[in-house]
This record gives sequence, C-alpha cells and structure tokens, in this order.
Amino acid sequence: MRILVTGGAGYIGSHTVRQLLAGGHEVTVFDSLEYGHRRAVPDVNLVVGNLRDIDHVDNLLVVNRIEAVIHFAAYAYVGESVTSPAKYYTNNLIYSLQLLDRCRRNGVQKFVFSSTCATYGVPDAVPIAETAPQRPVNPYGNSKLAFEHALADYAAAYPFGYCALRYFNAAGAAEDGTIGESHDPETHLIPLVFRAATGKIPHVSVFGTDYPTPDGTCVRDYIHVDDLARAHILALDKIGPGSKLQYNVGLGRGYSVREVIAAVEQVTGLKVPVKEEPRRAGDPPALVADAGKIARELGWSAKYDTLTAILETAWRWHKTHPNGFEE
Ligand SMILES: NC(=O)c1ccc[n+]([C@@H]2O[C@H](COP(=O)([O-])OP(=O)(O)OC[C@H]3O[C@@H](n4cnc5c(N)ncnc54)[C@H](O)[C@@H]3O)[C@@H](O)[C@H]2O)c1
Ligand SMILES: O=c1ccn([C@@H]2O[C@H](COP(=O)(O)OP(=O)(O)O[C@H]3O[C@H](CO)[C@@H](O)[C@H](O)[C@H]3O)[C@@H](O)[C@H]2O)c(=O)[nH]1
Repeated sequence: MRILVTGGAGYIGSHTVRQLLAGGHEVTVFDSLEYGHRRAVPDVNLVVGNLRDIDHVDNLLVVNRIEAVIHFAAYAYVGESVTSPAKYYTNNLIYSLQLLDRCRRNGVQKFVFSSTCATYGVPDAVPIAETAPQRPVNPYGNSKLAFEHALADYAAAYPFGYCALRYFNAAGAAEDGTIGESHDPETHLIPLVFRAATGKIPHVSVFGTDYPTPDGTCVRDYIHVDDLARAHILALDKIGPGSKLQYNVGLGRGYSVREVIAAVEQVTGLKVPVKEEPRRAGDPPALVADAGKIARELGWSAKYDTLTAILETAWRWHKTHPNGFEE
C-alpha cells in the first residue's frame, strides 16, 4: 500500500515505519521534526513540514496517490496540555480535522489514528475495556477523544474506514538498539529513570505517593513500542469501507512508578536516586488495558510480555545513545 505516516519521525512512528518498510509498503513520512528525528527514519522518503500547512499535505496525498494514512503527529505531554490547552486543541484536533477532510476529498479510505488510554480518564475499574466510558481528565485526552468522534462520523457518512488504537504507555526500543525514545524535553518516566540511574540527572521525581494504589504511586500499563507498531500493521489489513474499529493496546498488567524504578535498578545494576514530589496535574491513579479485543479480532499479542523484557531493550538504547539521536 502507499501510506502517508504523519509524525513518522517520532518515537512510535519511526518504529512503525520500519515494520511498514519490512512489509513492502511504500511509505512517505511527514514530520515537522519538532520532536522527531531525521536519523530515526534513515531509509524512507521524509517530507519535512507542518500539518498546519494543509495544502502541503494535500499535495502529498495527490502526488503520491496515498491509499492509507497513519496519523501519529500530535503533542503528547499530558502535564503540558493542562497548562497550554490551546496548543493541544490546535495541533491534535484542528490540524487533525483538516487532515481528515483532505483524506476524504482525495479518496483516502483507510486511516489509523494514535489514540490513547487518556481518553478513559479515571476509569471506574481496571483493566479497562474499549466499552468503558470515555471521560478524559486532561485537555490532551479531550483532544484525542474529540477526533475519535470525528472519525466515527466520517466512517458513517463517507466511503471511509478507520481504526483508533488506544495506546497505553509506549516504552522500550528496537531490539537491535538503533532507534529508541529520544524526546527533548523528556518528561516520560522510563527514560528519566535511566537518566537518573546513569547520573545524567541528579534524581527522578516520583509525582504523588498518596494515590489509591498498592504503594501510593501511579500505575501504568507499559507496552513495547514494537508491539504497538505491529498493531498498526494488523489494523491496516483489517480496515475496510465503513470500518469503525477501536482497540486498546497494552500488556494488560500495571506497574507502579516505584516498581518501574526497582525494575530499572535490577536491569542496570545501578542505584536510582529518587525525590518524592506532589502529584502532577491530570494524572489518573491507574490505567491498565484489557487488550482482549485486539487479541481476538486481529490476533495481536505482545512479544515483550514483562516490564523487564521491555526495559532491557530500552537500556541497550540508552547505553549506546546517551544523548538520544543527538551526536
Ligand atoms: N508515547 C506514548 O506513550 C503514547 C501513548 C498514547 C498515545 N500516544 C500518541 O502516539 C502518537 C506518537 O507519540 P510519540 O510518543 O511517538 O510522540 P513523538 O513526539 O515522538 O512523535 C510525534 C511526532 O509528530 C511530529 N509532529 C507533531 N506535530 C506535528 C505537526 N503539526 N506537523 C507535523 N509533524 C508533527 C513531531 O515532530 C514528532 O516527530 C501521538 O499522537 C501521541 O499522542 C503516545
Ligand atoms: O518524572 C516523572 C515522570 C512521570 N512520572 C509518573 O509516571 C507515570 C507515567 O508518566 P509518563 O511517562 O509521563 O506517561 P503518561 O503521562 O502516562 O503519558 C504517556 O502515556 C499516555 C497514556 O497513558 C499517553 O497518552 C501519553 O501520550 C504519553 O505521554 C505517571 O503516573 C507520572 O505521574 C513520575 O512519577 N515522574
């Protein structure tokens, strides 16, 4: 298939692009490089541009005769979305709606969207199934949920099908250690724990120790980035006209912030200095996937099925790329 991957030079996008290329697809990556890296996508047609310039994207859809779009491009910092909601509604919702409409006008009939477990807000129970109410508690989650609604309405009205993949927390790096997570600023827990372990930062902050969880810290479901990437490949095959697919993608097991820190200490053999701090705004206490639906309907399962297995790949990447993709 001829596929446009927005945000394909980012963390999850670049791992997915590799699998698409390995599967023989013709891939065009569209990325502003605001958070992405040219070095993350060395073997592909990378077009540097911003979704804001929708005519640029439109031209790519036409010239490259795009059949499917995988839409990763977005801002993805939960905490920042609380203080700068305008940024999130503009990039994640307005620009996404523009992209969606250009897809409709240009006859693109398959669309895979990076949604998030943040659309569930504070769930009534974990694990969370796709049928759970979606009540986001931060602007980031709101922006993603609003776009899910637009996708459903388009699929009902136009010759168009989509799959919204609701990722839980992406983690880990390519098995060969050549690409991995590299954000600036880095706000994600796992890379920060590695940085604290290796002395690049003085300590890792633990945001909140009074949550209603077994050890008082937030629980998240960490899923390997290549397992996430594989879900996109399976979704592309499944989407047909009128498809309205939504799948959780997670391990189905939660780990607390303290458990993540202990697991990094075990994988690296290094001590992690910790500083306990107040809660971060917008963080639900526990998010764990019920990933039964994607297993049943797409035959997906996680190859990296423990936190340790995921962290070992991340450690290989961080050890060999202490400055990420920067020289
Ligand atoms: N990382 C996670 O744990 C996680 C979990 C759930 C959902 N998601 C979603 O998955 C997607 C990818 O996340 P990621 O962690 O790889 O983030 P990332 O920041 O590494 O990748 C996003 C990419 O999109 C690009 N981008 C952003 N806005 C753009 C624009 N207007 N025009 C062109 N390019 C633009 C950035 O430069 C970046 O390369 C995002 O939509 C995010 O919301 C991520
Ligand atoms: O220095 C830190 C950073 C994070 N945390 C905690 O660790 C957990 C995980 O945080 P983080 O790694 O920042 O991920 P999330 O905020 O859960 O967000 C990620 O995972 C979401 C799905 O849960 C996605 O939607 C987002 O795009 C993605 O950034 C949270 O409880 C944080 O409070 C800390 O205690 N200290």
